[in-house]
Amino acid sequence: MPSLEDELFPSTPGKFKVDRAHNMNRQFHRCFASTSTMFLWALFLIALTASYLSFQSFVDSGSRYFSASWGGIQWEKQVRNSAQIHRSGGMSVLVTGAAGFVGTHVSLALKKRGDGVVGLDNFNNYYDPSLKKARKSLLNSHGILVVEGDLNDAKLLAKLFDVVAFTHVMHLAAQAGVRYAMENPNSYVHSNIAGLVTLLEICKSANPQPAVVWASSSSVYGLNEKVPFSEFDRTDQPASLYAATKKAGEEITHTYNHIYGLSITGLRFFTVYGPWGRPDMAYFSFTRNILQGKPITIYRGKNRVDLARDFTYIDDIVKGCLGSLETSGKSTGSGGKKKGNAPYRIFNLGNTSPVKVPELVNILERHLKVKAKRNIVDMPGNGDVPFTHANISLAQREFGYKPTTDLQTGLKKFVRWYLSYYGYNNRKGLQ
Ligand SMILES: O=C(O)[C@H]1O[C@H](OP(=O)(O)OP(=O)(O)OC[C@H]2O[C@@H](n3ccc(=O)[nH]c3=O)[C@H](O)[C@@H]2O)[C@H](O)[C@@H](O)[C@@H]1O
Repeated sequence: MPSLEDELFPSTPGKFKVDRAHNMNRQFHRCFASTSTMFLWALFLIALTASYLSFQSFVDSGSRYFSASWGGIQWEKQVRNSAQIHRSGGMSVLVTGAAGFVGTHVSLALKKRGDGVVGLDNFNNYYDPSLKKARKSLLNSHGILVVEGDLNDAKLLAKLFDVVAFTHVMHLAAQAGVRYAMENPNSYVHSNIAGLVTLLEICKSANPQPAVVWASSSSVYGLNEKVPFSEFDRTDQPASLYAATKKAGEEITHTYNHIYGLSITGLRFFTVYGPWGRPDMAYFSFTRNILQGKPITIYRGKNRVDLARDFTYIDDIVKGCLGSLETSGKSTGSGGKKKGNAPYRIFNLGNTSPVKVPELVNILERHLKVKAKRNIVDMPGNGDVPFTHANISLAQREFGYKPTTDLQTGLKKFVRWYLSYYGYNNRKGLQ
C-alpha cells in the first residue's frame, strides 16, 4: 500500500498504475485548485496592501508638495548638485538660514571657492520676505539651492542628510532681534531652542556626523561690564529673552558635544551690518527713515550716556565663519554614539572698535547727504545693553581672524547697495 506521501509526491514519475493515476489526478487537481485559490487570495492581498501603501505615500508626498515643496527624485538631484564639491579637500555644507543676511553671504563665499552648499530657510515674515526671496534668487544664480522648510521639520532634515553626507552644518537660522522678544517671545523658543535641538538630534544621528558651526550672539554678555568682552567673562546675566535663548543654545550645544561627540563651534557675532542686511536693525531702518524724511529714534543710556556697539562688517564675519568651518575638527561619533572627545569652541567675532550710535547716524548722514531728524529718548527697558566691545584674540589665534573694515567704509558699501536695491529715485524724490 503506497503511503500518502508517495501518492502526493511520487518519487519516480510513472510509478503509478493507470487506474490509480486517475485518482491521483483528481487529488492533484483538488490540491492544485486549493493552492491556486490560496495563491489568488495572496495575490489579492498583496495587491490590496500595495495599493494602500502607494495611496498613503501619494497622500504623504502630495501634502508635502503642497505644504513645503520638497521631496521627489528631481528634488533630490537638485540637492545633490548643489552639495557637489568642486575643489580638493572641500566641504559640503548645510547652511540653515541661507536666505538670511549672514546666511546669504556665507553661502556665496563657500560656493565661490568650490565648496558644496545646500541652503535651508523658512522664509518667515519677521521682516519683508521679498528681501529674502531676492537673496534666494541671488543664491540660485550661483547654483545654490535653498530648500524652503523649517528647522523643526525633522523629516525634512533627516531627508537632507539621507541625500547628502554633509561634512559641516553652518547653522545661522534663528529668530533674531533683541527688542522683538518682548512682542513675540515664543518665536524665540520655537527657532532658537526647539529648532536647534531638532537640528542637533539629526546631526548626532547622522553617519558620519557633521561638524556644527552656529551663530550665538554678543548679547550673551548681557549686563557684563568688563571690557572688552572676553569669552572667559560671565554670561549668566542676559538682558533679553533673545540673549537668554542664545545662551541656552551654548549650553545645549555643549551637551551634544559631551554626550554624542559632535564638533561644535559657537560664534558670538557683534552687531553685523552690510549690503543685503536686516531691515529690523538700526543702521538699516535709520537709512530708510532718513531717506524718507521721517524722524529716527536714538536711545540714550543712563546718565545721558550714548549707547555704543562694536559694529562688525559682513565680510569680516564671513571670514570668521569660513575660518571656523576650516578649523572645526571632526565630530567623533556615529549613529548617535560618541567615540571620543570632539572640539567645543566659542569665539567672539567683533570689530574691536565700538562706535556710539549718534556717530553711526553722523556717518549715514554724510553718505546719504541728507540730515536726519533725531528724536533722542531714554533707553526703555526693552532688553538693550548700553555697549558691546569684543576681545577677538581667541579667534585671531585659532584661525587668524582680523577684521579690516571700519564703520565709515562699511556703511559706504551698505548705502551704495541700499540705493541700488531700493532705487535712486526713491532717494531723490524724498530729499
Ligand atoms: O550683536 C548682537 O548680538 C546682536 O546685534 C544686533 O542687536 P543690536 O546690537 O541691538 O543691533 P540694533 O538693533 O541694530 O541696534 C543697534 C543700536 O542702536 C540702538 N537703536 C536701535 C533702534 C532704534 O530705533 N534706536 C536705537 O538707538 C540700539 O539701542 C543699539 O544700541 C542684532 O539685531 C541681534 O540679532 C544680534 O544678535
